[in-house]
Amino acid sequence: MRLLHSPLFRHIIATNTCLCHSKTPPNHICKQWRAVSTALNQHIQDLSGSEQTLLNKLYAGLIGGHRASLAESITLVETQHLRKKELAQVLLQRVLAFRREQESHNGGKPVAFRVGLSGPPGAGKSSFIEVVGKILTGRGHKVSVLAVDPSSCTTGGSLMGDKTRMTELSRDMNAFIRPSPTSGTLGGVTRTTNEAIVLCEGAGYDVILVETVGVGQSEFAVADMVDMFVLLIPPAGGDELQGIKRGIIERADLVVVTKSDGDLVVPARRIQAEYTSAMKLLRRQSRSWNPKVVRASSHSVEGISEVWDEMRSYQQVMLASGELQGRRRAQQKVWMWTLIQENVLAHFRHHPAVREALPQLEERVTRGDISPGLASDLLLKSFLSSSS
Ligand SMILES: Nc1nc2c(ncn2[C@@H]2O[C@H](COP(=O)(O)OP(=O)(O)OP(=O)(O)O)[C@@H](O)[C@H]2O)c(=O)[nH]1
Repeated sequence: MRLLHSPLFRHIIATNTCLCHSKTPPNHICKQWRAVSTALNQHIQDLSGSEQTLLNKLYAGLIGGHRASLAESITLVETQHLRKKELAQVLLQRVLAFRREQESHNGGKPVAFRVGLSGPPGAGKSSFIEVVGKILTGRGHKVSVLAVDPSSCTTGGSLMGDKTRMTELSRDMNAFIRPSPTSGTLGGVTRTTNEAIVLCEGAGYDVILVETVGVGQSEFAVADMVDMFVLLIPPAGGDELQGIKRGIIERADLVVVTKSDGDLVVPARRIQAEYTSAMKLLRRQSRSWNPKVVRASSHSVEGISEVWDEMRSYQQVMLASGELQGRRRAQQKVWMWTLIQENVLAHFRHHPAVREALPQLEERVTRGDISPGLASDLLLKSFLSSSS
């Protein structure tokens, strides 16, 4: 029996079709959805009884806001196991349908606010998240903190996960902290983080903080998955700040100069002034929001509430102008293409014809016998001729 006939899959179709009908969409939208459903049906074999039980249990627990179910669901999307990956997609599809329903009750607007936080090592990110997180849970928000650790992708080590971080927040029942997956490519980690965001939102978390350290490409990956991107800069000068890439400053919707307390207030003010004038010269990213540079201290808590107020006004302005929703739509496409690139490249690399020809061609390219362009053309040719 194919998945199409399984109760769970019928539920997915029913949930989506009913949402589809509730807005009386044009015929072609329904046709497209039917095509997607058929593709999903072909993609996933029928679920066994135990798989259905597992998914039903996870879904109910997740929607009920149980942290253990959320943690287990994220583990499912992080898995490398092929079958479990398929189960994760079925679960995600259900959670997405649930979220769309919530959004339709919210006037079509996203219910959760996704904020990316980045900065050089030691900038004070975890201290900042701990303090902001506690303030937010104190005000009745449910906060989840996800991490994207670039070092886990290259060395299998960790820039962020090894030490105990955010000890108080991790004990807070209205907070959920999930460290970065410990291995995989940046694309893989990005995918699972994107999916973890969806799961956290399904579990009722209305503020999602995605933290990364300002090394490699992870900052750009995070900027592409959030509503607002915040850069945290320590009040140090010279060399320490040179590591901050111009490209990422351009992506910042807000810059927070951290540790603005005691002797560090003076350098923090100087950095604030420098960044304020530098940012005036940068290309504007939004027509409704001007990025700001503010100072805060996690130790004295001075300025922290104001930072959150800035974040909220950003959210309100961007929602009102529709830019936030537009960003999310564009991000979905970027995310899809990143996954396509990664999958296609992996398929290419593992293809028998490519694997056979590769060592010799690499050797000839490094010797300078043939150009890299010719080698790639030849590889592509052998890939295509043996794929057709
Ligand atoms: N004076 C002062 N020090 C701070 C403040 N926030 C953090 N620090 C100190 O800065 C150091 C780094 O803080 P973390 O919060 O661990 O910084 P991080 O950016 O998360 O660091 P990584 O985990 O290495 O990426 C610690 O020694 C903190 O005590 C602050 O508001 N004022």
